[in-house]
Amino acid sequence: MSSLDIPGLDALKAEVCALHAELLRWGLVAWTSGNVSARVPGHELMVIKPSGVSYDDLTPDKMIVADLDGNLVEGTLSPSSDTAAHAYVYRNMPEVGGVVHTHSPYATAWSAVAQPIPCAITAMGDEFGDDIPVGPFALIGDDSIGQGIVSTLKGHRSPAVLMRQHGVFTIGKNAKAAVKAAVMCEDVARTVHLARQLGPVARLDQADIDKLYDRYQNVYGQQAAQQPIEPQGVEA
Ligand SMILES: O=C(CO)[C@@H](O)[C@H](O)COP(=O)(O)O
Repeated sequence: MSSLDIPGLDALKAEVCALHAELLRWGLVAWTSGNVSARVPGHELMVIKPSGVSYDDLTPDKMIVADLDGNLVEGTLSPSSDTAAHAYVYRNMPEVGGVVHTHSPYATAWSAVAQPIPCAITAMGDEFGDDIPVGPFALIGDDSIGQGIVSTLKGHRSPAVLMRQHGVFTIGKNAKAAVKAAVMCEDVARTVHLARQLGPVARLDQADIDKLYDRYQNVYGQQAAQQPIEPQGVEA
């Protein structure tokens, strides 16, 4: 149980912990790669997993609380290698409540060749509303990755970025939405890759992408439970 007097923090740790199992369930991670974090609503804090701990051994009490400069606030284990990157995203994109990182194989293959995934199928228009962009190469450990995520995704509809020669980072209104974006990113990365083996792949018309995105974000499913993040303006 958390020693911080923050209502809902224990539940958020349990949620972030449980979402790591989703990365395994959907085949997005190998061994201990990948991580999920969530902003602590109303506080300059985030919850993220510890570094390099087997997913089978993750428990809510092992989750780390860090501030939005990436400093450890609560937890006995070393924080995720990507803590500073996630923190940078929360600092610079106030609309974001969850961040996910994976090395899911098809999407990471696109990142390895630094090619955006063209918006060629309706599922991409729905979830991403555009091509899935490539972000810059950045070394792991400080907030360089975060800077690359923010500079690529700020003002972009896509909640996913392919960080060059590294892997996928996704954002969402909350951690579950960011996990969903990571699942969908891998799905479309595989489908568009397979399509390219069969022949040339054409991007959908922008007008159709706009209609698909609008319908999926505003009409599809149970709208009370589905709240997309609105792209915010690019920093001057
Ligand atoms: O991308 C990398 C390392 O290449 C890391 O993101 C790991 O994949 C996960 O690190 P931890 O969250 O376990 O520190």
